[in-house]
Amino acid sequence: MDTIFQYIVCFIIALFVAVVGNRLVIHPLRAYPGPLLGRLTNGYAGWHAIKGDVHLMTYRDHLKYGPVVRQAPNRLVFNTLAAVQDIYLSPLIAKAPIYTFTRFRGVTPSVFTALDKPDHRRRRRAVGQAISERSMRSFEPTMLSQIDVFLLQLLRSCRPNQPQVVDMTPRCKYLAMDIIGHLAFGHAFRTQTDETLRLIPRAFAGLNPVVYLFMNWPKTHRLVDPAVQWLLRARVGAFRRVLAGVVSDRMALPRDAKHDLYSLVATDERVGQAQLEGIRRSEIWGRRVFFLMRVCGTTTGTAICSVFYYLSRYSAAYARLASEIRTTFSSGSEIRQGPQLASCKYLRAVIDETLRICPPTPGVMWREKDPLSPEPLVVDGHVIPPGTLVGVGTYSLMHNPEYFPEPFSFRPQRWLDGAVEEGPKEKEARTAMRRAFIPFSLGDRGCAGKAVAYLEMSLTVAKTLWYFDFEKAPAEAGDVGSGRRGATEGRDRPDEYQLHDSFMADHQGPNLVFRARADYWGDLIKTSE
Ligand code: HEM
Repeated sequence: MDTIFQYIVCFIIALFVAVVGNRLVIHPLRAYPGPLLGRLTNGYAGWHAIKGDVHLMTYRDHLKYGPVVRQAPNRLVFNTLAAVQDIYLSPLIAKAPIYTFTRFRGVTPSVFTALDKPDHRRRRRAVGQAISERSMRSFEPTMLSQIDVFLLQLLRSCRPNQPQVVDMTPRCKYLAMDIIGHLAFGHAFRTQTDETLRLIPRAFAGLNPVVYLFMNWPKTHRLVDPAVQWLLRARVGAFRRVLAGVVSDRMALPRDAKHDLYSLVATDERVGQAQLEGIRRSEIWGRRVFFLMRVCGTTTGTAICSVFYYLSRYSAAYARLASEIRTTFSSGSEIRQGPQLASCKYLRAVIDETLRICPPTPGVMWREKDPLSPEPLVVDGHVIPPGTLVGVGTYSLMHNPEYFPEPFSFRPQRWLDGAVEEGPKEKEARTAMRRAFIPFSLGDRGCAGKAVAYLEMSLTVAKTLWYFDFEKAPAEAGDVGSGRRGATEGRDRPDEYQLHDSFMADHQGPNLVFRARADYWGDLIKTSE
């Protein structure tokens, strides 16, 4: 018995030595610097995925180890503009297989998770129709009606002597979810006003951290996924029933009854199945729409919430933006897509600065060399061995002082052209800054919904500033969502909105207090009637 035990111990030690030896001495990435734990195991990133601070871990690792870090045995993360170009704009690159973990029940891919390039192109074309700028013109009235619901909720919080504190995280999440519900399903989820319908955003909030753990530490999937499925079986069942009900309600209506993803794709189907290149209607519904709600709703909600956070902290930015909105428009109903909104340059600068300082997907968008491409992949001068995942940390790059001086200061004016007289050096720096702005990622796997996101953010922020003044809530309530002095590194900046990185960020607060401006609210009530 003793001998068998000794054999087992020896075997485990030998295995351990072999794995460690391989990863540190023989592995093709052995020469790259990085944290010892990260070079040995995906557990390093997995642990930070559980903590929700992969973005901070990446930022810190770059400070310590330089612009290229071996963050996991088979992963290299970069922090340079050259790497952005070489990775996200390269035709040799494909999305990393770890994205399959983000699939709903692991089955058929969506536009977001499709790995095969021709398959992805088909899916992207179909989704692209629903969220193109042209299509948004027809969708704008629906979007505006949801923003009015949001504004009316804020109005309700304005009590003359005792204003209510509004927690912006749920407000912005529900707004974004309701808008995307209309865009995808033509369905009014009414999460803004009806507590019972908040099942879907809650399901996403629970799901994202688990999926992120699998993406960072794939081996945990086998062990953890069955347990998660079992623990969440009741919720998943309820979630699927809601989704199935919504799908069948929409399919019962005529195709053109609403301006949504279904109506656009269904029109294509009428032209012929061949043009849809094999994508079935039910498949489009189940996968794409689920994806749209999860990715598009969550990210835009975060972006809007973050804008409110920074405006409530930076009074000069607040004053300048309020003045721009209030002098450009003469009524709340005038605020809509068009040249007037486009002329609000400071609004765009505030949004861009928020997306830079607080990116809704703050981690690393992992890619690998397309397995079908024969050429070697070279990133920022490094020849990348096959099987290596490469990426750039979104938060890290957009806090790299080489491209963004004073990266932790909220400075919308950095986005305004011609603010100061520029020589060739300054112009070069400005070009580099713009190219390092990657909240939507880049290339053919970059965000397809950028136009929707900008429209939604611009309308919501502009309309809120038209009808209201706001400030952070008094006392401790006002600090919710901020960093805290003495907290762990990266969580200790009091004026930084804290993101919990679960691929799509989660957050708390800000808690704000709103005051209705004069009697403009009468116009708001009239519009919503
Ligand atoms: C501020 C809000 C948003 C941000 C910051 C954002 C960011 C991103 C990022 C970084 C990606 C690439 C993900 C990756 O490579 O893993 C992405 C993909 C995507 N986003 Fe967004 N997004 C936002 C809003 C939206 C909205 C509102 C929609 C749709 C209405 C949308 C549709 C998509 C689609 C379809 C993809 C997949 C593209 C592909 O793989 O071809 N996004 N988004």
